[in-house]
Amino acid sequence: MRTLIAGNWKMHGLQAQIGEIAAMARANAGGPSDVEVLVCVPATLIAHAVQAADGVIQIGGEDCSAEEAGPFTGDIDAQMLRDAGATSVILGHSERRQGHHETDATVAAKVKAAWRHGLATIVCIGETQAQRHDGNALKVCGDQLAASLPDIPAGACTSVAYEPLWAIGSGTMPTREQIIGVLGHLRAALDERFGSTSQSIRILYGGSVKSENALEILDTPDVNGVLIGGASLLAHDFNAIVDVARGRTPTGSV
Ligand SMILES: O=C[C@H](O)COP(=O)(O)O
Repeated sequence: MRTLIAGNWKMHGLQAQIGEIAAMARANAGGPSDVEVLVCVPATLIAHAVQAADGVIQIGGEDCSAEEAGPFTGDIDAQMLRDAGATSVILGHSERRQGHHETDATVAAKVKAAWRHGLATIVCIGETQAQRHDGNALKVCGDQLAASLPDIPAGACTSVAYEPLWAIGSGTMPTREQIIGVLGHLRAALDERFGSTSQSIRILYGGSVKSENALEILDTPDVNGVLIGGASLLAHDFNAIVDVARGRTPTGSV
């Protein structure tokens, strides 16, 4: 399984920032293929980003509707993302679960819609600080995984991103033992539910990932990649993390 280094621009980015995508692509052109690079951007930028990525890195969306085309003003469906050139979509991010009241069932319906149109999915789960404090992190994450990730049809592709809410954008990282605890629990659940298919499902860690901590995170058991917010906005920062994943000396943007 190739390591996935995925960025999430969230609600950041105008056309003026597309040069960052071009710089990410230039830095990755001709690189070894043991690392897959994906940047998920706002829907308004997907087509521009695909052009700038020049086929070197993949571009994804940050959400999609569970519905197909129809009377849903303001929504964007999976086919539209695919049509714009996206190959993947992030679903169930905590900022959507909290800010847009998305339930596990909503997320599962969106995942199915994405798969129908050939998009790979990154399904996000994670506990709040209070849930961890109460000793419920494993149960919360296990329950979210079970209810947000539908049975996987042949040909569908997904990753699961563990993002503790208290680590997102905070600069606070879980300990290595905490990451091992949750990811081991998730991998065991995936193995039990999906058997050998589980081996095609990457588990990502997300929350305050930077080039300075990327090596330690990527070296943690059961971590198959990272989902990066703030440090994915600038090519200099993002490329440094990709370089860490590739095991070479960071060169920053080119
Ligand atoms: O999707 C990305 C995560 O929310 C992590 O964001 P962050 O790297 O800014 O902490």
